[in-house]
Amino acid sequence: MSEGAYQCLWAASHVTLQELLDQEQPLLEPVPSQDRQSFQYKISMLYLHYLELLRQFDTIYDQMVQPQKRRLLQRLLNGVVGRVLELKDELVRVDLCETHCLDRVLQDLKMTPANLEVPIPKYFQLEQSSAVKEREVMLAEILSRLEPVSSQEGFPEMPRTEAIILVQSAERARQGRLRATLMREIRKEEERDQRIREDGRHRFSSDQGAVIIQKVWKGYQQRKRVKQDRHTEMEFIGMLPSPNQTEHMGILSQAFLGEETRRLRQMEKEEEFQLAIAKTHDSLIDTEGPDMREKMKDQIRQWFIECHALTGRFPDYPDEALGGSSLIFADKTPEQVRMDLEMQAQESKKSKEQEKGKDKEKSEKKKKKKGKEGKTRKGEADTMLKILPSKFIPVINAGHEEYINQWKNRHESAHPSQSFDPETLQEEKRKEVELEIRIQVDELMRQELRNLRLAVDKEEGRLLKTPKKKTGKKTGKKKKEKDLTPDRSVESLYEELVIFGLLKKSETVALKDYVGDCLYLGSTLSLANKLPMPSLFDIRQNMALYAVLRLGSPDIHSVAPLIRSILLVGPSGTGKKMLVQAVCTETGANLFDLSPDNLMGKYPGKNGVQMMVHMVFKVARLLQPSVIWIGNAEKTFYKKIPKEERKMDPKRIKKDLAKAMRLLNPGDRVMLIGTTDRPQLAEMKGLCRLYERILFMPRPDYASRYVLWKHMIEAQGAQVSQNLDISALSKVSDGYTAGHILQAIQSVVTERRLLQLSKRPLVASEFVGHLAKLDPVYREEEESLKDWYYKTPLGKKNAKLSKDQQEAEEAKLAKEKKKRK
Ligand SMILES: Nc1ncnc2c1ncn2[C@@H]1O[C@H](COP(=O)(O)OP(=O)(O)OP(=O)(O)O)[C@@H](O)[C@H]1O
Repeated sequence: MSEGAYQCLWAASHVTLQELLDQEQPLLEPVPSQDRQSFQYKISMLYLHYLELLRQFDTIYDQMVQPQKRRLLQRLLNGVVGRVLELKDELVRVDLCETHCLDRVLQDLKMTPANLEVPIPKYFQLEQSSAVKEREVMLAEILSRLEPVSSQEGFPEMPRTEAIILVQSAERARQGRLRATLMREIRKEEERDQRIREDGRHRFSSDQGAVIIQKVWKGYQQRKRVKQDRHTEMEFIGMLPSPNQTEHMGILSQAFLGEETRRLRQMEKEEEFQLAIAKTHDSLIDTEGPDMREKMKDQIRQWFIECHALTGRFPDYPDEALGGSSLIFADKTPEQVRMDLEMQAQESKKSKEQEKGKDKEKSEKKKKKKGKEGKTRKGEADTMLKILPSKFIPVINAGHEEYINQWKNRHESAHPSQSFDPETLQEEKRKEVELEIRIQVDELMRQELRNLRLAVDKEEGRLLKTPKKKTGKKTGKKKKEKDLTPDRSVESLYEELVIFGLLKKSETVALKDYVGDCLYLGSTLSLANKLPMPSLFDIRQNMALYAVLRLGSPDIHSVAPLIRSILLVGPSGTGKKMLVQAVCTETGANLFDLSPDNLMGKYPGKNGVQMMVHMVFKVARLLQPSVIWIGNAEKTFYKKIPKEERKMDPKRIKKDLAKAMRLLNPGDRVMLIGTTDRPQLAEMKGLCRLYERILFMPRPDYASRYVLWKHMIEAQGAQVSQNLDISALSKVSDGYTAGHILQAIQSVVTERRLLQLSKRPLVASEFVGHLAKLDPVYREEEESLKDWYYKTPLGKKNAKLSKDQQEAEEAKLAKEKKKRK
């Protein structure tokens, strides 16, 4: 696509954005809970539109070359991502469920399930900071130092004679098999000859012979023609991939090349822009700086004189924290400024006095308040649904306005090379330079004011500064974390964690490799009062929303609703570990492994655990983004520790972990992800308190199994031909997880089998035998996991909601019946 095309897309995105911003205001009005469905519908619409916008801004930001536009686009992109996250939270609050059936909304908006996919901004990976890359190198270097030991352990050496015997016996077996097949064929030939000799030859006339040959030939030809027609028909209706795949691939690679070229141009233009920033700054300081300085001084002096003439004394100089002298010229008269400053001083005095009094009253009031307000507010909140005010809308609004004022009506022919715009740059830099100079001028003028007071008013001891804002109190309330390793560098802590196996290299897995289709009949199921199970597609979207989008950008994390931890619950093989690794790959996060099995024998004792948790969280925070993974998360909260695991003491990190998690604030891009397949063994309260979100991962449904079979066979290097009935395979593999399916495929599609594919295509029956050897997820196991999930806080709320809704419906029906009578 050309620059013009991206420009058009940008303009179109802002038209949509304007429409969305207009729809935001009405949603802030509270809605009675009876209208839950229409409220949910409205939020879902907005959510889907923002998702679409996110996709567009991501494409434009990825390909636009002009550096100033890209800066604005990044702000807009982050704003839209943040809004999507906020709307997702709203959906959870309204639905009281982690997954939502948006099929009806999709249909109304004429969208496809592909529009539900949460796009991960490409810049997360492309613009990963150099620090992240350096860290990867550092980890690889430490691991390579450790490797020789493990590789020696992994492969025990075999004595030479033993190896020769092994090779010889394998070779003899091969020769034996060959000879046996040869002998079998010779024997068969002999038997056939003997049978012909015994039967005697059947004689055909020449006409009979001709008819037989014609029959066979015509049949063969017709079958061939029908097969060909069927193939072209299937190709035509898009049921088969077109034969010219190479052409298709060529077009794709050409497009990819084009995108890469634009990215290279982006870098060139960015470098140019960085140079220009430094140059403009210096030239502004040299050319306009002295004038600015003098003008400011004159203005401030004038203010001194006017104030003195009006009030009889010189004013107090505004504090630096309040913006220094810029406060004076914010369209206010000297009198107003003096009043403001005095008011501030008085207010701070008052508030001090009030605070003392308040402390006493507080405890009494608290008790009363809790009783009264708690009841009324709770009652209201229960009956009214309302969207929370957004923190990202102001950001989006500001970006939207900037686009309209600066870029919308600009004729691009003025900047054909897509270089930066010097005028805009100068304007921006002028403001910055003005601020810098003002700080210097303020320093000088403060001194001048002091001298003036001495000379004119003969005042000496008066305070020049207005009282400072209290900043320490609020932060002082929160407990500060003690640094247990103040004298150690991050690098040394990092190395220690790698050596102890607490920091691991994560496998490279993209989130899109977690394949799975969505639930197409979700709304129909919920209408029939059947709680739909989350599909694999839902799980992937939730991981993108809760983990990847939050960890990927510091700007988004610090403003978006905070989520510190996720628990993935599902039977073995449903891809829990894979998702953890995908989050690390997509965001470039460190992977810390705090699984109880991994901690066995490491950092013993109470102090040891404290130190270990401290080190993990310190490194995780300093080298963010980070993922802290706890496999078999139920073990940390065991109701009763099994005898064989007592030695491991799996619960020892429980307290320190909870403490460390509480200290994570917005902006600390650290996420705890727990995985478990037996959550029933853990105490519910503790587990649900530590993990803020719980995602239930059931076994895949038919649609997901279909795409899993297809994707995994292709990933193994085999082409899925018409001979392979994927539908049948999906049907018979009900109850098996993605892990099972992968195992079956790996045992069938071996290298040897791949070589035979041209002569002997794959068929469904080959997989069935291998699948049958594996244990599926039994209904009892799944039911017990479901039961557990319904006992979680969100599960309980959801159950209550559906019960209430059912009761309300029944009451309505009963009323209608009465009326009819
Ligand atoms: N949806 C999926 N798409 C592609 N591959 C998948 C999917 N789900 C699982 N897999 C594959 O299945 C295998 C098993 O997955 P994984 O080990 O992540 O499961 P798990 O739930 O963590 O299992 P366990 O509870 O036994 O540790 C992995 O190789 C993974 O790549």
